[in-house]
Amino acid sequence: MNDNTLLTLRDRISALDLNLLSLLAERRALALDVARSKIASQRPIRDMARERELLKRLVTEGQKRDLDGFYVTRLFQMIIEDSVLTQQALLQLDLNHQEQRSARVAFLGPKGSYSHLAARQYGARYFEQVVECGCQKFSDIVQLVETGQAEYGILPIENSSSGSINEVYDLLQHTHLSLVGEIAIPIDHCILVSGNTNLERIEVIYSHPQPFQQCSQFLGRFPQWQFDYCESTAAAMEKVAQLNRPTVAALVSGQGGALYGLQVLESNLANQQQNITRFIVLARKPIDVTEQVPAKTTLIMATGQQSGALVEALLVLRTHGIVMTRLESRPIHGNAHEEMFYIDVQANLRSGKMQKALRELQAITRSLKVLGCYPSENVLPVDQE
Ligand SMILES: C=C(O[C@@H]1C=C(C(=O)O)C=C[C@H]1O)C(=O)O
Repeated sequence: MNDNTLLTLRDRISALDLNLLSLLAERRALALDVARSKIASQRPIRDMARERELLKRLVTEGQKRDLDGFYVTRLFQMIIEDSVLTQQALLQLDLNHQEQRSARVAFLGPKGSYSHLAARQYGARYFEQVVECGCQKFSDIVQLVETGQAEYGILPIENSSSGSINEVYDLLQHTHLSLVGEIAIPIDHCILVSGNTNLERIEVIYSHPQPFQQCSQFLGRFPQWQFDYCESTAAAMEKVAQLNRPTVAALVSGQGGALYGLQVLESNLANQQQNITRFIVLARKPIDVTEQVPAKTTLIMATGQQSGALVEALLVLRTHGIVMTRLESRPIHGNAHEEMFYIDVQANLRSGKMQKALRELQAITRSLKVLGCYPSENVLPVDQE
């Protein structure tokens, strides 16, 4: 194949990709119209039966066109997830009478950090314009929102492979801010380079200790590589972009690297395939969550020291059929013998069962605070039969 043929074929692919994008945008606009009709009809946002039927038909149609069923399913699950979350956001904005089109969002780190990606994802879903406020410490994020210099603060709370982020839990104990959202970001560590090179030519890899640790199996295949530890993955990207040499690379997020003009050489390098970080969104005022979307409520409570106090509290949840999705404990500052418990439940704060449970918990705990109720962003795909 000569170069001209290749260029022509690539032009056709590029044009076709633009058409795909237009179709995706058109589909999203239709989903928003569906959401508007659901505001009027009060129907739940998700309709599993419709999704199942839709996917089944697409798999069959895909097979007629020689497209593998697994590929078609994965692709459309992603499209449906976006559709559901976009609809959820519209209902939430409508319910909370949020007319504001732009917001200031505070997050940790310079551009390209995973927190930055989370902030962008949240901002894009809810606002037309986002003013990004990169901070140096978690406590600065909380402070910016508390003092009204930002409307929202994004904080990582847990990672599927390395666990809870204690510093963030501790900050939640002392703030009056409310939890108004959550975002799950898949962490995809990649080898990024500044130009034309290959794995054999690389001599030095820049990254933060966490990605080095999470990708140890892949890195073990290249004993000649020298590791250079940076204070953040964003700093690693900056370094590689600055050096601009074929012998250096960064082990960081592919998406973030695009902001530094870096290219992906290898992707999906973590030892553990599912590597997800969950972020929480903080704001000055709590929000109301429509019953048309799945909601989560986060509580923070201190129980007395008598034996079985925590069990008793959890039994209250069970009595009311409330599912707990997370339980975390942290020491209470200045009180060596007691613990503060953080509980995530799958329930809307306005529901009767949650209100009853809260009243009962109030009576048996030493302190109880609702950190917030927010739409759950965990859109589990429908099971395929
Ligand atoms: C668009 C709708 O809302 C949701 C999203 C769907 C989609 O994107 O295809 C399908 C069903 C619902 O879970 C709908 O109800 O039709």
